[in-house]
Amino acid sequence: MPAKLSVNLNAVAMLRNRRNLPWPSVTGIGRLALQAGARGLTVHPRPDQRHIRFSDLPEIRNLIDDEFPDREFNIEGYPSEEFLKLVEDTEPEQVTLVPDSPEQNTSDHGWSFSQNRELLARVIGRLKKGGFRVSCFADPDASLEELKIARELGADRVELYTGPYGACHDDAAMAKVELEKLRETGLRAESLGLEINAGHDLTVENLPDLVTHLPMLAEVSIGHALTADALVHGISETVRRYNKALGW
Ligand SMILES: CC(=O)[C@@H](O)[C@H](O)COP(=O)(O)O
Ligand SMILES: NCC(=O)COP(=O)(O)O
Repeated sequence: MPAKLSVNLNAVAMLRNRRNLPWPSVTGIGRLALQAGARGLTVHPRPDQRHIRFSDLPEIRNLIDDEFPDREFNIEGYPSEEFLKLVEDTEPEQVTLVPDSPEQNTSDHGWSFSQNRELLARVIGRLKKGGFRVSCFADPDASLEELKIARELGADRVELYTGPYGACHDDAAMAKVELEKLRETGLRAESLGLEINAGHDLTVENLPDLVTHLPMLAEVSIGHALTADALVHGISETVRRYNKALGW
C-alpha cells in the first residue's frame, strides 16, 4: 500500500493568525483536504502558538470523529508537560515526539535517543499507557544503535527527517546521496520492527523518488509545500496531486 498522506495545517494556521479573524479556517481547510483523500491531519503546536493554537485541537479532533472516523490525527511536538496534557486531552491516533527547543524556527534534526533515554522512556511509557501510537523524529542517517534504543524505549514508529533531502531540490546528485541515506536508515529501522514515517520539506516533485527508495513508508506529513501549492491549484486538487505522487 502506498504511504498515507497526512496534511500538516501549521502553515494554514500561520496565515489565519496574521489577523484577529477566523479565516482561513484551519478546520475548514482540513475538511477539504480529507474530502479530497488525505488520510489524516497533522499539527505541530509550538509553545508560543505562532501557528496552531491550542484551541484549534478540539475542533480538529471533532472534525475527524464526526465526519471522517477512519482518518487519523497526528500531533507533533516537544514533550513538555503542557504538550503532553494537550495530547491527553485531544486523544490523537498518533503522537510524534520532536526534539525542538521553544525558540527553534522549525524542526531541523531528529532525537539523539542515547542522550535523551530517560526523558523518552518516561514520556513514551506515559503515552503508550494512554493508548497512543508513538512516533519519534529521527535523523536521516540514524545509526542502528540509536534506532535500537528508540525501539527498546517503546516507540512504534520513527519519522525520518527529510529536510536535507528537500534542500537538494536543484541538485540531483546530492538528492541521490540523501535518498540512499534515507533508504539505508529506513531498512535499519524496519529490521528492528519499527514502522516508518517521513516528513519535512517534502514536495509533489520530490515525493516519487522518496517513495521509490522507501517503499516501506507508512505515512508522510506535508505542510509547507502543500500549502504553497494549494494557493495555486486549490487545496482539493493539491491533495489529489500529492496522493498521485505517492502512488494512490
Ligand atoms: C517535525 C516536522 O518536521 C514538522 O512538524 C515541521 O517542523 C512543521 O513545523 P513548522 O510548521 O512549525 O515548521
Ligand atoms: N512532520 C513534517 C510535517 O508535518 C510537515 O513538514 P513541512 O512539509 O511543513 O516541512
